Amino acid sequence: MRRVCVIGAGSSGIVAAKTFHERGVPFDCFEKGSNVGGLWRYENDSGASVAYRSLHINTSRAKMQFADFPMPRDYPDFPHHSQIARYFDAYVDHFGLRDRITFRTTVQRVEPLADGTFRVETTDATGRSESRAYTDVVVANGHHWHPRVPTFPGTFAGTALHAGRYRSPESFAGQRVLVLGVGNSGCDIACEVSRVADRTFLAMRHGVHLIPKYLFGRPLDKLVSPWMWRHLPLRLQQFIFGTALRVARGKLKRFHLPEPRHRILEEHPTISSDLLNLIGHGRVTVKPNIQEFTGAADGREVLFTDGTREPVDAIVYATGYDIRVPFLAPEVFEARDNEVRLYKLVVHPEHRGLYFIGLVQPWGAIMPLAEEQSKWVADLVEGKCALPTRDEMLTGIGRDREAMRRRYTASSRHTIQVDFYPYLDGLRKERRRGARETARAA
Ligand SMILES: NC(=O)C1=CN([C@@H]2O[C@H](COP(=O)(O)OP(=O)(O)OC[C@H]3O[C@@H](n4cnc5c(N)ncnc54)[C@H](OP(=O)(O)O)[C@@H]3O)[C@@H](O)[C@H]2O)C=CC1
Repeated sequence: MRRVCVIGAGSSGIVAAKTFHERGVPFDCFEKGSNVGGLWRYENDSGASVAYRSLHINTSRAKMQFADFPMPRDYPDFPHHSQIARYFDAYVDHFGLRDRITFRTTVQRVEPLADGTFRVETTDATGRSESRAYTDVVVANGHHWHPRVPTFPGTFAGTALHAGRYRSPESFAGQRVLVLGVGNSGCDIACEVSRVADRTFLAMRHGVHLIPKYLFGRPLDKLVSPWMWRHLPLRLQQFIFGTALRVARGKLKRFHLPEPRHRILEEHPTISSDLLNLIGHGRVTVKPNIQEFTGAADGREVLFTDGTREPVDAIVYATGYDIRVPFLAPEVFEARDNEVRLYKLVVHPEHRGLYFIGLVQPWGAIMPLAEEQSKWVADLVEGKCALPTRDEMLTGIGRDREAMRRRYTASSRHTIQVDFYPYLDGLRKERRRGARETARAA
């Protein structure tokens, strides 16, 4: 008799739980905080939400919702985090999952046993520990919570915080603020802070193809058809997309932003409709990377790689996140430099029964991918679908990683990068292949 442990009740954990629930597969779901939604629950008492107060998602509502539970029609194209959290609340209530989740319970350790099962140790809110046995474990603990903070020569005497701890701009009023990193957090935070700060600097180690939320009046992800993502050669996609962007936005040089060294679609998208305006208003000043903290200006001077210097009161490191699964021993799973070795970014090739949901970063939203991953994992748990051999999985992992390495620029933010539709299709194909193999063996 199989019994599954789902770890986490964020957007990935709840869809996994829902899939097991509707298929009648026995499972427990443990959530550290007292509610569902993970990152999307502002100030989550799990401590695992990095959402800032003004956060709106940058993939459109139609592209992030679960297939069998549309978002309310009166939601805007790009909902606020509070609306997304409400949507997840409605999802668990609609599918009768709330009672199936054990809240305020932390998974401390997952230990694979010699017989192929797992021992899971938990601690509840009263500090009481428990140990249970499972045939399968689904890890859905999120990958945007452990800050990646770079170091530079010298010491900075001002305020320094990672974007994951940033909530709102008020405390930066009147200050000189440096935001480092030109991902989506860096752009959002620099724009917001610049409205109250004395000066705002946005520093980056390379240029990006800054993409607006709307192109020609439509949310970007609704403008480009799934057919195009699936079937057009990459070079043609790049030509069409790049041309549309140049027409709509103009050259980045015009805004003192460095021209990217890579082509469009070769990086995780940085989406902002505000940044260019705020640069144009003189509210945000673009800088290259930090070289060192010189110690001048009471320990607040920053020397940039172009030789310019600025005294700043605060630095926000919007430099991304490290993948961490603290309840697995490093010999079981460790994402050194964010590299993971999972078949289709889901299945642990050495420990059958250990699965990861939502450990992907798409051009698009994670939720529909987590939904498809959950269906595949449920098939595997139910024995409806066979996996390739260990060696075949290892070969597949190497092949997929190499393809993404060629496709995207080298960066620890691209180690779990996938193309939304090809990845989705790949999961479906693998499900069909595994089901055929099971049927043949029966
Ligand atoms: N509105 C929304 O929906 C939002 C979504 N997000 C999502 O959350 C995830 C995390 O985003 P984010 O927090 O921006 O992190 P990212 O990892 O996406 O971006 C980090 C940025 O910091 C840079 N960086 C990293 N290390 C250094 C360093 N040592 N020196 C200088 N620069 C450095 C990276 O450059 P390099 O590329 O060279 O590594 C990159 O520009 C993404 O999936 C993003 O799309 C985030 C914010 C808002």
